Amino acid sequence: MPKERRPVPMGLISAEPLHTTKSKLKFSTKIVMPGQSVKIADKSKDKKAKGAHGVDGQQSGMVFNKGHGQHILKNPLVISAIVEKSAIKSTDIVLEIGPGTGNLTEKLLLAAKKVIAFEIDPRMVAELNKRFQNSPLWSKLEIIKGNCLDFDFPYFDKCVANVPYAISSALVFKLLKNPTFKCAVLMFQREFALRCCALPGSEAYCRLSVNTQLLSRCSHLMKISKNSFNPPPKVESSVIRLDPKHPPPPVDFEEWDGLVKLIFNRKNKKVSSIFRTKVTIAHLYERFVSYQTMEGVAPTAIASVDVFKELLSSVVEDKLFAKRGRSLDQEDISTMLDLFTSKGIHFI
Ligand SMILES: C[S@@+](CC[C@H](N)C(=O)[O-])C[C@H]1O[C@@H](n2cnc3c(N)ncnc32)[C@H](O)[C@@H]1O
Repeated sequence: MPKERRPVPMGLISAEPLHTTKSKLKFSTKIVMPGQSVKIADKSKDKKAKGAHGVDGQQSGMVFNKGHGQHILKNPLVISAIVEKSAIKSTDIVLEIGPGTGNLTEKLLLAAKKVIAFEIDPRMVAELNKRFQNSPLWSKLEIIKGNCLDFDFPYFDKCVANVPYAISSALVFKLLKNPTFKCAVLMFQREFALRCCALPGSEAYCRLSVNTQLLSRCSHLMKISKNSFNPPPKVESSVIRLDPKHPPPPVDFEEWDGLVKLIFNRKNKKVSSIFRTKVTIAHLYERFVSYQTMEGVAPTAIASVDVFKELLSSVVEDKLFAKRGRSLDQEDISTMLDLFTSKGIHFI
């Protein structure tokens, strides 16, 4: 069995894959002391390992599909930390998006009652079958083939996933708009993660922050380095936790988002000035007319655009609208929305 000695930087925790038998793939995890080197067993040429699915896809020679955001988590310490932070109970049903070759899935299966995993790539589904079908964990795993965004999610308690970054936003809102679950612990591109959790007044605070925090409590759990993945992504990553609000806030999300979009397109401007621009007035007047029509108001009785402008001005003269979008908190936005809707002004 060929072995190699590699020097490891002082104080680092080595997390190299140790490929064992056909379906059991393990990692060696050792604290390396200053000046020490670590032995890394390389069984890639071992006959027994031939044909085995690699924990990071290397053994099977799989070419990763960048379009599917395939960056396999290869660092067992990160995987353990994600599972630990998820505080999974033995009675929990876990939803995993994009199990890939199953490194995180395996730990989730050990902790949970059941794992329901959506995987878009049939090659990954084949890897998962190979990895788990002869294992006692198999009975706890349900793999759903396809794009997770095309399905209604089944009941689950927790969602834990190293998310394909291209679907980050769509996934967050798909989850939070149907908040029957307890929490989600999700790996995202660092920038996206920080925007979800950003507070009013901070640089990263934006429409995504406002909307995520309307529907959940959001906390940044840990930063993950590029080297924890194979292949390493170009961007940094972070794990965050979302605890959906129970019960959900009593707002029409689409109306809320329409207002937030208008404000945060120009978050450094005073909110009142946004509602004085021609384009915003024209857009809101069009919405106003269609609502009035739907409510059965005769066309001749619908307010003219000039009357509508006065109505709009009467709302935005409230001192709340002297603030800039970047500093508005949830309560401010909620009050603004109430003021608008009480006057029949809508955003969708
Ligand atoms: C970042 S990798 C994570 C793999 C694995 N969970 C891990 O941590 O090693 C993302 C995985 O999601 C899958 N995927 C990408 N888009 C998807 C979608 N829309 N629905 C379901 N799975 C998807 C990819 O094929 C890939 O296996």
